[in-house]
Amino acid sequence: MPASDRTPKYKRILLKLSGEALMGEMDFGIDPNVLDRMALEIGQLRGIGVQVGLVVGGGNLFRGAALQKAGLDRVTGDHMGMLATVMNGLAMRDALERANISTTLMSAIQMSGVVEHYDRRRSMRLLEQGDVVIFAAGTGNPFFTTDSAACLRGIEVEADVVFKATKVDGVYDSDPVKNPEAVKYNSLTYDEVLEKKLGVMDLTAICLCRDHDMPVRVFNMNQAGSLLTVTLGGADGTLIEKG
Ligand SMILES: Nc1ncnc2c1ncn2[C@@H]1O[C@H](COP(=O)(O)OP(=O)(O)OP(=O)(O)O)[C@@H](O)[C@H]1O
Ligand SMILES: O=c1ccn([C@@H]2O[C@H](COP(=O)(O)O)[C@@H](O)[C@H]2O)c(=O)[nH]1
Repeated sequence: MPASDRTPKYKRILLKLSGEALMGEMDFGIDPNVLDRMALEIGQLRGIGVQVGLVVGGGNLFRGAALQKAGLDRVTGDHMGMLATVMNGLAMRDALERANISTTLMSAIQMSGVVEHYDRRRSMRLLEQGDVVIFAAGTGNPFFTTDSAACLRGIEVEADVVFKATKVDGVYDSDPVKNPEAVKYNSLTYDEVLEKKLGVMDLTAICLCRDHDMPVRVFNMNQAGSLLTVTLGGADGTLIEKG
């Protein structure tokens, strides 16, 4: 059955794209092929009427914690990390608009003339009108991550679910990149993620979702079609929700 004949499980989603995954096979930066593929997949969701909010990470460019290890001041490093998410957001908007998908980019840090400032009510109106809305610059504050920003914006704009699209295909009992014996969970409660300290998402983000009952699905963004599958209600990856 074509996707357009199917009813999506979710009306409004908040999709968090890993910055690192935007590198594709490269060591740093943005692979335009990954951007184009993501634009295509997001276009499929718009085609079945799903409203899409997007948060893009910055790990392909800068992370504050890594810059601190290299000797920079942490807050300066975090500012650089947040600016990196704006660069990724600009690239993602460009790819979406080339695919004829109407897109608005908003930043939590004011950057007049480059990108508009985050406004919750305007972002909700734009989502209703069918724009993809990209929320850049994380929360606007140091010491946070874009996972927390994704959960925060998802809760604020009343999304039905947060999708964390990343390089691994779900949450495991230990980091599957480091441990080939790691075992995958199909579902977890927020408390299980917190108790087991499962590192796929930062714990602040999980606490926020637990406190506001926002389900999170973690899945592999490199698997073509996964985004559509999970939006239609498929069980790819791992679902984190209340018990
Ligand atoms: N228990 C776990 N289950 C799954 N993945 C885990 C786990 N612990 C650590 N990870 C790691 O978490 C990573 C997922 O995070 P991701 O790459 O999306 O990073 P991020 O910091 O959220 O995004 P960005 O790349 O934008 O900085 C995986 O690549 C995986 O190696
Ligand atoms: O609210 C936020 C969000 C992000 N940062 C900084 O940006 C980088 C990149 O984000 P990732 O989530 O790691 O992809 C992050 O490491 C922080 O340094 C921030 O300060 N505040």
